[in-house]
Amino acid sequence: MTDGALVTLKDITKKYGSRAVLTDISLSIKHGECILLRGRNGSGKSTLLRIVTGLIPVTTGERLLDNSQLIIGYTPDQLPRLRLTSTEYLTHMGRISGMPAKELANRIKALHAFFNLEQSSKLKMTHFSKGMLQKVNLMQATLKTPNLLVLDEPFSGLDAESIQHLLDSLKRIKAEGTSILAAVHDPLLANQLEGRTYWIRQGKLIEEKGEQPQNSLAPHFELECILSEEELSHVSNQFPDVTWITDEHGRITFTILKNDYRDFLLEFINNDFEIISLQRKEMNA
Ligand SMILES: Nc1ncnc2c1ncn2[C@@H]1O[C@H](COP(=O)(O)OP(=O)(O)OP(=O)(O)O)[C@@H](O)[C@H]1O
Repeated sequence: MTDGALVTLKDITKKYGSRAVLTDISLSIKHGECILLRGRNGSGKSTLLRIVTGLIPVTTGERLLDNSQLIIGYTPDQLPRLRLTSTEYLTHMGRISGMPAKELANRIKALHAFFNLEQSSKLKMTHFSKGMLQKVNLMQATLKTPNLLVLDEPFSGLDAESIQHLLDSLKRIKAEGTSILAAVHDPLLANQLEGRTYWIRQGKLIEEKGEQPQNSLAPHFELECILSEEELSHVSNQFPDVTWITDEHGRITFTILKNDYRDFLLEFINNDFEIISLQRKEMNA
Protein backbone atom coordinates (compact mmCIF):
# COMPACT_ATOMS: atom_id res chain seq x y z
CA MET A 1 0.00 0.00 0.00
CA THR A 2 2.89 2.40 0.81
CA ASP A 3 5.26 0.94 -1.85
CA GLY A 4 8.07 0.66 0.69
CA ALA A 5 7.97 4.41 1.32
CA LEU A 6 8.29 5.67 4.90
CA VAL A 7 5.59 8.26 4.38
CA THR A 8 3.18 8.54 1.49
CA LEU A 9 0.88 11.46 0.82
CA LYS A 10 -2.02 10.73 -1.51
CA ASP A 11 -4.02 13.52 -3.16
CA ILE A 12 -3.68 15.81 -0.19
CA THR A 13 -5.54 19.08 -0.02
CA LYS A 14 -5.08 21.49 2.86
CA LYS A 15 -7.37 24.43 3.48
CA TYR A 16 -7.14 27.11 6.14
CA GLY A 17 -10.75 28.23 6.43
CA SER A 18 -12.05 28.28 2.89
CA ARG A 19 -8.62 29.01 1.41
CA ALA A 20 -6.79 26.06 -0.14
CA VAL A 21 -3.02 26.32 0.42
CA LEU A 22 -2.15 22.88 -1.00
CA THR A 23 -4.10 20.96 -3.65
CA ASP A 24 -3.82 17.36 -4.88
CA ILE A 25 -0.37 16.79 -3.42
CA SER A 26 1.06 13.30 -3.75
CA LEU A 27 4.53 12.45 -2.49
CA SER A 28 6.37 9.43 -1.21
CA ILE A 29 9.51 9.58 0.91
CA LYS A 30 11.61 6.45 0.70
CA HIS A 31 14.19 5.01 3.07
CA GLY A 32 17.49 6.94 2.97
CA GLU A 33 16.40 9.54 0.44
CA CYS A 34 16.64 13.30 0.67
CA ILE A 35 13.86 15.54 -0.62
CA LEU A 36 14.22 19.30 -0.84
CA LEU A 37 11.25 21.58 -0.85
CA ARG A 38 11.42 25.00 -2.42
CA GLY A 39 8.91 27.71 -3.14
CA ARG A 40 8.29 31.34 -2.50
CA ASN A 41 7.30 32.69 0.92
CA GLY A 42 3.80 31.68 1.87
CA SER A 43 3.62 28.96 -0.80
CA GLY A 44 2.88 26.27 1.80
CA LYS A 45 6.26 24.63 2.55
CA SER A 46 5.87 24.69 6.35
CA THR A 47 2.30 23.47 5.98
CA LEU A 48 3.43 20.49 3.91
CA LEU A 49 6.23 19.67 6.39
CA ARG A 50 3.75 19.73 9.28
CA ILE A 51 1.39 17.45 7.36
CA VAL A 52 4.22 14.95 6.76
CA THR A 53 5.10 14.97 10.47
CA GLY A 54 1.43 14.52 11.40
CA LEU A 55 1.32 17.75 13.41
CA ILE A 56 -1.65 19.12 11.48
CA PRO A 57 -4.55 17.29 9.82
CA VAL A 58 -5.20 17.26 6.09
CA THR A 59 -8.49 18.55 4.69
CA THR A 60 -8.82 15.74 2.15
CA GLY A 61 -6.52 12.95 1.01
CA GLU A 62 -4.47 10.39 2.90
CA ARG A 63 -1.22 10.28 4.85
CA LEU A 64 0.09 6.72 5.05
CA LEU A 65 2.97 5.49 7.19
CA ASP A 66 5.18 2.49 6.47
CA ASN A 67 4.66 1.31 10.04
CA SER A 68 3.38 2.62 13.33
CA GLN A 69 6.89 2.54 14.92
CA LEU A 70 8.22 5.11 12.46
CA ILE A 71 10.26 7.82 14.19
CA ILE A 72 9.94 11.26 12.60
CA GLY A 73 12.18 14.05 13.91
CA TYR A 74 11.03 17.59 13.21
CA THR A 75 12.83 20.91 13.50
CA PRO A 76 10.59 23.97 13.30
CA ASP A 77 12.09 27.02 11.59
CA GLN A 78 13.18 28.57 14.90
CA LEU A 79 13.92 27.40 18.40
CA PRO A 80 13.29 30.08 21.06
CA ARG A 81 16.16 31.10 23.35
CA LEU A 82 14.99 29.28 26.47
CA ARG A 83 16.32 29.93 30.00
CA LEU A 84 17.57 26.34 30.12
CA THR A 85 20.86 24.69 29.29
CA SER A 86 20.80 22.54 26.15
CA THR A 87 21.14 19.47 28.41
CA GLU A 88 18.12 20.52 30.49
CA TYR A 89 16.04 21.24 27.40
CA LEU A 90 16.95 17.96 25.69
CA THR A 91 16.36 15.99 28.89
CA HIS A 92 12.89 17.52 29.09
CA MET A 93 12.13 16.70 25.44
CA GLY A 94 13.48 13.15 25.77
CA ARG A 95 11.36 12.49 28.86
CA ILE A 96 8.24 13.69 27.05
CA SER A 97 8.94 11.18 24.30
CA GLY A 98 9.35 8.43 26.89
CA MET A 99 13.09 7.72 26.61
CA PRO A 100 14.60 5.80 29.56
CA ALA A 101 16.75 8.11 31.76
CA LYS A 102 20.11 6.40 31.23
CA GLU A 103 19.72 6.02 27.48
CA LEU A 104 18.62 9.66 27.28
CA ALA A 105 21.62 10.96 29.25
CA ASN A 106 24.03 8.98 27.05
CA ARG A 107 22.35 10.13 23.88
CA ILE A 108 22.46 13.79 24.95
CA LYS A 109 26.19 13.47 25.66
CA ALA A 110 26.80 11.82 22.28
CA LEU A 111 24.78 14.50 20.48
CA HIS A 112 26.74 17.31 22.14
CA ALA A 113 29.91 15.63 20.88
CA PHE A 114 28.48 15.02 17.40
CA PHE A 115 27.45 18.65 17.02
CA ASN A 116 30.59 20.01 18.65
CA LEU A 117 28.69 21.66 21.50
CA GLU A 118 30.33 19.92 24.46
CA GLN A 119 31.85 23.18 25.73
CA SER A 120 28.43 24.86 25.88
CA SER A 121 26.31 22.08 27.38
CA LYS A 122 26.14 23.87 30.76
CA LEU A 123 25.42 27.32 29.32
CA LYS A 124 21.87 28.73 29.30
CA MET A 125 20.44 28.83 25.78
CA THR A 126 19.73 32.56 26.26
CA HIS A 127 23.47 32.98 25.52
CA PHE A 128 23.45 30.78 22.41
CA SER A 129 24.07 32.10 18.89
CA LYS A 130 21.59 31.30 16.11
CA GLY A 131 23.90 28.56 14.85
CA MET A 132 24.12 26.94 18.27
CA LEU A 133 20.33 27.10 18.66
CA GLN A 134 19.86 25.52 15.26
CA LYS A 135 22.11 22.67 16.34
CA VAL A 136 20.04 22.14 19.51
CA ASN A 137 16.97 22.17 17.29
CA LEU A 138 18.51 19.30 15.31
CA MET A 139 19.64 17.50 18.46
CA GLN A 140 16.06 17.58 19.74
CA ALA A 141 14.85 16.06 16.45
CA THR A 142 17.48 13.31 16.54
CA LEU A 143 17.21 12.32 20.24
CA LYS A 144 15.69 9.06 19.09
CA THR A 145 17.52 8.24 15.86
CA PRO A 146 14.80 9.16 13.37
CA ASN A 147 13.83 7.24 10.26
CA LEU A 148 12.85 10.58 8.76
CA LEU A 149 14.12 14.03 9.64
CA VAL A 150 11.87 16.94 8.64
CA LEU A 151 13.64 20.29 8.59
CA ASP A 152 12.09 23.71 8.17
CA GLU A 153 14.69 26.17 6.83
CA PRO A 154 17.57 24.70 8.86
CA PHE A 155 20.15 27.18 7.53
CA SER A 156 18.20 30.38 7.96
CA GLY A 157 20.14 33.14 9.70
CA LEU A 158 23.36 31.15 10.06
CA ASP A 159 26.84 32.41 9.25
CA ALA A 160 29.02 30.60 6.70
CA GLU A 161 30.92 28.56 9.31
CA SER A 162 27.75 27.34 11.04
CA ILE A 163 26.19 26.52 7.66
CA GLN A 164 29.17 24.38 6.72
CA HIS A 165 29.09 22.58 10.06
CA LEU A 166 25.36 21.95 9.82
CA LEU A 167 25.73 20.73 6.24
CA ASP A 168 28.42 18.28 7.35
CA SER A 169 26.22 17.10 10.23
CA LEU A 170 23.25 16.57 7.91
CA LYS A 171 25.40 14.66 5.43
CA ARG A 172 26.53 12.38 8.25
CA ILE A 173 22.96 11.86 9.47
CA LYS A 174 21.93 11.05 5.90
CA ALA A 175 24.86 8.65 5.48
CA GLU A 176 23.62 6.78 8.56
CA GLY A 177 20.39 6.00 6.69
CA THR A 178 18.00 8.68 7.91
CA SER A 179 15.72 10.10 5.21
CA ILE A 180 15.54 13.89 5.06
CA LEU A 181 12.76 16.21 3.95
CA ALA A 182 13.85 19.84 4.11
CA ALA A 183 12.49 23.22 3.10
CA VAL A 184 15.60 25.06 1.98
CA HIS A 185 15.52 28.67 0.88
CA ASP A 186 19.01 28.85 -0.58
CA PRO A 187 19.41 27.05 -3.94
CA LEU A 188 23.10 26.30 -3.45
CA LEU A 189 22.55 24.72 -0.06
CA ALA A 190 19.72 22.70 -1.55
CA ASN A 191 22.18 21.45 -4.18
CA GLN A 192 24.74 20.53 -1.53
CA LEU A 193 22.28 18.19 0.15
CA GLU A 194 21.94 16.28 -3.12
CA GLY A 195 18.33 15.27 -3.15
CA ARG A 196 15.24 15.37 -5.30
CA THR A 197 13.93 18.90 -5.44
CA TYR A 198 10.25 19.80 -5.48
CA TRP A 199 8.70 23.22 -5.85
CA ILE A 200 5.35 24.30 -4.45
CA ARG A 201 3.74 26.59 -6.98
CA GLN A 202 0.15 27.77 -6.63
CA GLY A 203 -0.59 24.98 -4.20
CA LYS A 204 0.77 22.20 -6.46
CA LEU A 205 3.87 20.12 -5.93
CA ILE A 206 6.14 20.04 -8.97
CA GLU A 207 9.32 17.98 -9.22
CA GLU A 208 12.33 19.84 -10.58
CA LYS A 209 13.62 17.93 -13.58
CA GLY A 210 16.63 18.21 -15.83
CA GLU A 211 18.76 20.35 -13.55
CA GLN A 212 22.18 20.70 -15.19
CA PRO A 213 24.94 19.37 -12.92
CA GLN A 214 27.09 22.42 -13.63
CA ASN A 215 24.31 24.62 -12.25
CA SER A 216 25.07 23.34 -8.78
CA LEU A 217 28.03 25.67 -8.68
CA ALA A 218 26.39 28.54 -10.55
CA PRO A 219 26.38 31.80 -8.67
CA HIS A 220 23.28 33.39 -7.24
CA PHE A 221 22.70 36.86 -5.90
CA GLU A 222 21.45 38.28 -2.64
CA LEU A 223 19.83 41.67 -2.80
CA GLU A 224 19.03 43.51 0.40
CA CYS A 225 16.44 46.27 0.37
CA ILE A 226 13.44 47.83 2.11
CA LEU A 227 10.10 47.60 0.31
CA SER A 228 6.50 48.37 1.21
CA GLU A 229 4.07 45.43 1.32
CA GLU A 230 2.61 46.55 -1.99
CA GLU A 231 6.05 46.74 -3.63
CA LEU A 232 7.01 43.33 -2.25
CA SER A 233 3.82 41.79 -3.57
CA HIS A 234 4.43 43.40 -6.99
CA VAL A 235 7.98 42.01 -7.22
CA SER A 236 7.09 38.55 -5.92
CA ASN A 237 4.25 38.20 -8.42
CA GLN A 238 6.59 39.00 -11.27
CA PHE A 239 9.32 36.59 -10.15
CA PRO A 240 7.79 33.40 -8.73
CA ASP A 241 11.14 31.63 -8.33
CA VAL A 242 12.73 34.39 -6.29
CA THR A 243 12.57 33.81 -2.53
CA TRP A 244 13.15 36.25 0.31
CA ILE A 245 13.52 36.56 4.04
CA THR A 246 12.68 39.56 6.20
CA ASP A 247 14.79 40.40 9.26
CA GLU A 248 13.61 41.94 12.53
CA HIS A 249 14.27 45.47 11.17
CA GLY A 250 12.03 44.95 8.13
CA ARG A 251 14.94 44.57 5.72
CA ILE A 252 14.26 42.11 2.94
CA THR A 253 16.93 39.89 1.41
CA PHE A 254 16.04 38.35 -1.94
CA THR A 255 17.82 35.27 -3.30
CA ILE A 256 17.95 35.54 -7.07
CA LEU A 257 19.11 32.87 -9.48
CA LYS A 258 21.20 33.86 -12.48
CA ASN A 259 18.29 33.43 -14.93
CA ASP A 260 16.21 36.07 -13.13
CA TYR A 261 19.07 38.39 -12.25
CA ARG A 262 18.93 40.86 -15.15
CA ASP A 263 15.15 41.29 -15.25
CA PHE A 264 14.95 41.48 -11.47
CA LEU A 265 17.48 44.31 -11.31
CA LEU A 266 15.78 46.14 -14.19
CA GLU A 267 12.47 45.90 -12.31
CA PHE A 268 14.10 47.50 -9.28
CA ILE A 269 15.70 50.27 -11.29
CA ASN A 270 12.59 51.01 -13.36
CA ASN A 271 10.48 51.27 -10.18
CA ASP A 272 13.11 53.33 -8.36
CA PHE A 273 13.24 50.80 -5.49
CA GLU A 274 16.16 51.38 -3.16
CA ILE A 275 18.87 48.71 -2.91
CA ILE A 276 20.88 48.49 0.31
CA SER A 277 23.34 45.86 -0.91
CA LEU A 278 23.85 43.36 -3.69
CA GLN A 279 26.15 40.38 -3.33
CA ARG A 280 27.20 37.61 -5.66
CA LYS A 281 27.27 34.31 -3.83
CA GLU A 282 29.10 31.18 -4.77
CA MET A 283 29.71 28.07 -2.76
CA ASN A 284 32.28 25.38 -3.38
CA ALA A 285 31.02 21.83 -3.50
N1 LIG B 1 -2.58 28.15 11.03
C1 LIG B 1 -2.84 28.86 9.94
N2 LIG B 1 -4.05 29.46 9.78
C2 LIG B 1 -4.34 30.16 8.67
N3 LIG B 1 -3.48 30.36 7.64
C3 LIG B 1 -2.27 29.81 7.74
C4 LIG B 1 -1.88 29.03 8.90
N4 LIG B 1 -0.62 28.60 8.72
C5 LIG B 1 -0.23 29.07 7.51
N5 LIG B 1 -1.22 29.80 6.94
C6 LIG B 1 -1.18 30.46 5.61
O1 LIG B 1 -0.91 29.45 4.65
C7 LIG B 1 -0.01 29.93 3.66
C8 LIG B 1 1.20 29.01 3.60
O2 LIG B 1 1.94 29.18 4.81
P1 LIG B 1 3.28 28.39 5.09
O3 LIG B 1 3.82 28.88 6.39
O4 LIG B 1 3.01 26.94 4.94
O5 LIG B 1 4.20 28.88 3.87
P2 LIG B 1 5.77 28.79 3.67
O6 LIG B 1 6.00 28.43 2.24
O7 LIG B 1 6.37 27.92 4.71
O8 LIG B 1 6.22 30.31 3.91
P3 LIG B 1 7.66 30.90 4.39
O9 LIG B 1 8.65 30.59 3.30
O10 LIG B 1 7.38 32.38 4.48
O11 LIG B 1 7.98 30.28 5.72
C9 LIG B 1 0.32 31.36 4.03
O12 LIG B 1 -0.50 32.23 3.29
C10 LIG B 1 -0.02 31.43 5.50
O13 LIG B 1 -0.43 32.73 5.85
